Amino acid sequence: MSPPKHLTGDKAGIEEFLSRFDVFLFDCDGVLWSGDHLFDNVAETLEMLRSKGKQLVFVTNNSTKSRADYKKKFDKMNIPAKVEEVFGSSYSAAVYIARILKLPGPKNKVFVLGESGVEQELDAEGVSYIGGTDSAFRRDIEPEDFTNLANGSALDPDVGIVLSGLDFHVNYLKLATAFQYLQRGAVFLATNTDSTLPMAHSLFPGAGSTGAGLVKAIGKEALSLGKPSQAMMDAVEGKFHFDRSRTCMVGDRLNTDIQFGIEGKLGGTLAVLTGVSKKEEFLAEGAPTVPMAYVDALGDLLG
Ligand SMILES: O=C(O)[C@H](O)[C@H](O)COP(=O)(O)O
Ligand SMILES: [Mg+2]
Repeated sequence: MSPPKHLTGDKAGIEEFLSRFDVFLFDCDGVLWSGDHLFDNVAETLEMLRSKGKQLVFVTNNSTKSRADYKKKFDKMNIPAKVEEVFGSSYSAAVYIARILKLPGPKNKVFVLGESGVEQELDAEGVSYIGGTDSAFRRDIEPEDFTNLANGSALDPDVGIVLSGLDFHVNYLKLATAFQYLQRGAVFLATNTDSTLPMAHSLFPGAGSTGAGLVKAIGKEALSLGKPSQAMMDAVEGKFHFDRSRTCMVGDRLNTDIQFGIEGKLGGTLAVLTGVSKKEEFLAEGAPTVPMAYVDALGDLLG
């Protein structure tokens, strides 16, 4: 395998690289921004790609926001984008539950560990749920909770799925409730399992970390519907109908974004060094996941 091409400062190399693709799948956190801090020249770079006739799709594992929320974020950051161009892990999970898993009613209700983005996308797919941002779960567990969870009186008999996403309000009561549903045979799904979340130019526990306690307790991994899951790639391709050989995945994380593109047999992958992964990780001898090319920051594509 040839070493990844460093495109920063290589105008001709950038031109040649961009000419290979008609579609760019863009990761968001760590590539476009860190939280609410937009990286330099992102809007200009996306505009340049659009001016070259490239199709852009925003494929994010951040399940805290819905597609509509992301549209608001793009607008707030003055980045021209359409809601139809966003494909987040909360949408991926909701589509999977509603259109693929399709558990027979009434046991198709979801217990959510996650934020509003998951709830909005489940609503959009007509999937009923409990938990999530419900303030009733934002309290300490009490002695009677153990009894009522154990005897099932505190459980909703229609819950057949536990969906674990990035939850900024995870606590023991929510974990204990989710665990009891899983013990009773609920299907275990995750929007994504990223270990860390790039925010404020630093790293914080990600969805995979806020859900790790449940995985440890129940003794099995959830089926993840976020990158690098190819269920997500199939869903994205099914919606946008692109030629995989003319499509490039752009991301900051090797074990989600770049792996997603490689396993999806896309025409190429481009790593961006403003998020989670460091170049040493993929330049090292025998590195398991190596992008086709990389830039120090997305804006470097302006040449
Ligand atoms: O923990 C998470 O959920 C992820 O770190 C985060 O949200 C990743 O978002 P992405 O980089 O896929 O836009
Ligand atoms: Mg990212």
